[in-house]
Amino acid sequence: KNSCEEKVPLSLSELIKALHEAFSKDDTRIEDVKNLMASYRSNPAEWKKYAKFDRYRYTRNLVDEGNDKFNLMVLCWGEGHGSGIHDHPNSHCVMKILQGELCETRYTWPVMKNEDKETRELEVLGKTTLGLNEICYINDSLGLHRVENASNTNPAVSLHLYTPPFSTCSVFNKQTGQKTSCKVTFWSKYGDRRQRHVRMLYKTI
Ligand SMILES: O=C(O)CCSS
Ligand SMILES: [Fe+2]
Repeated sequence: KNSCEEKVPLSLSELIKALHEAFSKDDTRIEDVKNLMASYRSNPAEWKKYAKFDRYRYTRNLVDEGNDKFNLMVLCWGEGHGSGIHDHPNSHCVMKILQGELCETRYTWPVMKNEDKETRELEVLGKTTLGLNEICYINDSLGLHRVENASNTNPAVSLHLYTPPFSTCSVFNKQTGQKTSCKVTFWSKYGDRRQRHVRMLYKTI
């Protein structure tokens, strides 16, 4: 097909299908995954069924379990909601803005201070504000990060892909660098919150 043909943007279901195809190979390139996530044009009609907000903290809503190769989820950030400083254990993280804006701050990993137990304050590596349809990529070799909705008037929604999926990560204290492990769970799955039997304690991250 000729190269100048305008690539029709994918719908959310076509994005999910393309992600499954990309991960069906055993040599999936994260660049291809990032390009697929970047090629999706946010259409609220396609993701609003997953967009469930909580008054007090951001929610994680599972969209697709990616054949255990990846997890795709919609995160909903009320005004002022933010994550803690966290890692992505042995995982790639691609995040895309579906609505509003999110601010990502990257930090160094904790370093020991002259051999004694104590660690020093985490250093800020950089801050980025992400707007509609923009993506950001991180993995542990690039550092830690915190994501927050700095707006006090607009909610924000983001689409996250983690590969491989993880259910526990670490949260870090900015001043001391001390880390604590944290179980991450879902506020809803496949647009449905009624799963009493599996609803685990909703831990903060
Ligand atoms: O709760 C999470 O998965 C962290 C959101 S920033 S990647
Ligand atoms: Fe993250």
